[in-house]
Amino acid sequence: MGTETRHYTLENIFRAAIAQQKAVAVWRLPLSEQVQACISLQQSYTTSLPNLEQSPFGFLFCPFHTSGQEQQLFIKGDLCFDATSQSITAAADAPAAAVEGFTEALQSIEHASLGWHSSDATQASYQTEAGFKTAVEKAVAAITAEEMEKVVLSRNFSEVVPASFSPVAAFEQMLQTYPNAFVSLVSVPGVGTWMGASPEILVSIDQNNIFKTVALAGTQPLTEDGCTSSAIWRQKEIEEQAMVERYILSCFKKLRLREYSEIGPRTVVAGNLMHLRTDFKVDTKEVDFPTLGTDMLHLLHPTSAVCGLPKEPALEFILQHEGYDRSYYSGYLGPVNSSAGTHLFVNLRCMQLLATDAILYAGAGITGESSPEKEWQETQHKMQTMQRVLANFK
Ligand SMILES: C=C(O[C@H]1C=CC=C(C(=O)O)[C@@H]1O)C(=O)O
Repeated sequence: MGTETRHYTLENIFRAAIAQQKAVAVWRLPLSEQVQACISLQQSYTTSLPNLEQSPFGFLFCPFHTSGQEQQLFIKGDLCFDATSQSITAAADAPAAAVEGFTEALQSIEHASLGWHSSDATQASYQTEAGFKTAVEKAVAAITAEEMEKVVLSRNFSEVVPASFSPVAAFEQMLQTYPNAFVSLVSVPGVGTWMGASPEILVSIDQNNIFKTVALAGTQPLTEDGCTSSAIWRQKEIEEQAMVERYILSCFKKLRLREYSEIGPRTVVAGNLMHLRTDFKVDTKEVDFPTLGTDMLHLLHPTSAVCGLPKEPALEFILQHEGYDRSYYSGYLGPVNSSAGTHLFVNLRCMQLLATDAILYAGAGITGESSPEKEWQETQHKMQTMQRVLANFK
């Protein structure tokens, strides 16, 4: 690894990546101060089913529907930026000429405009309020008819991006507003730009080989005093979250893993909302299971917190009735083999930046007790996470 002694800001790095047509990912883990970014100098970003343990350092960005039209992407960490030291480091196998080209571009970047990569895809489809509510009614009927136990239905919504909007300034504001979220900004040529503040770990393996995942579900607005202890949960939310928990346990069972710790469910805060969360932890060294991260990733995605239970009929229902393309919403993203380990999160509370509009996404878990109006309101509340970010620039 070679280290440049010059100092750069996150804005310099992001501007250079956009000007040089490179893929860039910027992130901050929950409750951490460290902001990191990686830039790929490769020609292609597509990847097959990820093998986390064998992977070089980089950033995974995968869609909800892995056999749909969007590709699974890997932004290889040819260049790694650390915002604290403001330094940039090149990977030993990074193409030397491209590293030089990028470093040169960084010197003259002050005057480049701060845009973002936009998607090559044709016009996005949108879900209407009536369409969403009809889909909820159909889902409740299918659940009552025992075709499935739970399905997560979602929708999207477009807002104009304010003229003064800057993705880097927005990212920096999100760091303050959402300290316990995984905050990210991903921009890939031809694919587009996404940002979000996710409350949900999918798979994480830290430097000590500790595996973690969570069962997150059940939503209510933040209580007036902001205290988790004053939350009161209805049976509907308790059952909805218990289903996610049961699914994770069934994955452990499939892998014949018996030694795990389970804490919860506890009430947690996510921006303007509260959820129920159970934390699962496994010491992969102690149980001698080095591939647990990859194995669980393949079994978990898409989890019953974004798809449903059982997985297959729920996925089928979503593809048939949701009425729009989720794209990378409710897929997963995060750093792989970084200095802090591998940390993949579900792509929730996110938006996609188009040239002049942003598409916001949100979903809600539907069970037999769901009411279309309440589920619609829940998606409205979830969308506020990104609406607040846009509103800062109005
Ligand atoms: C599907 C979303 O949230 C999931 C995560 C937490 C709570 C959820 C719920 O209460 O329905 C969802 O399962 C979303 O934010 O779009």
